[in-house]
Amino acid sequence: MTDGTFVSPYPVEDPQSLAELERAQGDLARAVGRLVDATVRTRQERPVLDEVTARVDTLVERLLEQAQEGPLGIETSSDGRLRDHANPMLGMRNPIAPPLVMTDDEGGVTCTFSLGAAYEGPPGCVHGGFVAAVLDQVLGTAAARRGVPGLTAYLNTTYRRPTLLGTDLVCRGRIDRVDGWKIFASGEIVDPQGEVTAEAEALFIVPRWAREHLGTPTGDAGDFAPPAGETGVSPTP
Ligand SMILES: CCCCCCCC/C=C\CCCCCCCC(=O)SCCNC(=O)CCNC(=O)[C@H](O)C(C)(C)COP(=O)(O)OP(=O)(O)OC[C@H]1O[C@@H](n2cnc3c(N)ncnc32)[C@H](O)[C@@H]1OP(=O)(O)O
Repeated sequence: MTDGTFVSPYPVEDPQSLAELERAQGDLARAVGRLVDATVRTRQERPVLDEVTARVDTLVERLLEQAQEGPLGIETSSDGRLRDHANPMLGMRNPIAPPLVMTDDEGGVTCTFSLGAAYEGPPGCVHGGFVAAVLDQVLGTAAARRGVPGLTAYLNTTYRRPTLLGTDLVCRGRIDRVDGWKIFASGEIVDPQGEVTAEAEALFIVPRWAREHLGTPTGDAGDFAPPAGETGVSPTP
């Protein structure tokens, strides 16, 4: 959803100012992302660590002087699309988002990414939970491309070989089958040698509470009849 699959029903008052704010939020997230990486890898001694900790605490206080109470949820972006900026996989405002960059292709969605020291599980390898998180996001995005924003009902992940940190990885996701509000998807992560490191089969379901806003599926191809009096959520043209 972060890449703006859905048009927002709420107009933005001043898109240009919002775009500038988004740029600054993105810059902050990237800087803090480097801080996270440096925090994991630094070999500095105690006095330097103490000094940096004090400085970081001061910066945290500064940011919290004006901050959202609780999580961000979904917001309308400067381009008029709905985005979840806090998403830990591709959220523009989240420093731990790798970030995953998605491109649409004929069969679904392709994402190229690389994960650093902050994502380490077994030595030199991506933590299995993050491997699953990447697959969840990519398969979920492929499912959402049908205009159906589903939640993961299950994600069955098979780890075939270690997924290495610091390598250029590709994750592909595709829809296998649509059955009403249920979207069955599958995908895999492939390493630079072309070997599949992990693969997953998943089911995404449009939750009951969201169905009334989306209308009724009119077939198994992701077509919707909007509910009476509503335009529904518009998928990407
Ligand atoms: C204005 C609209 C806005 C919408 C916004 C939506 C947000 C989407 C956002 C962004 C998309 C981009 C991609 C994101 C990627 C990352 C995704 C995640 O990380 S998701 C977080 C982890 N997942 C959860 O927290 C789910 C927790 N579970 C639930 O909420 C429910 O169990 C849910 C939604 C999965 C289903 O519950 P029910 O009450 O809505 O639907 P019931 O009626 O129970 O089931 C419908 C059908 O599905 C089957 N079903 C349900 N669960 C199943 C399961 N685990 N396995 C197999 N079938 C299952 C049922 O048997 C039923 O089938 P029969 O229609 O009778 O044929």
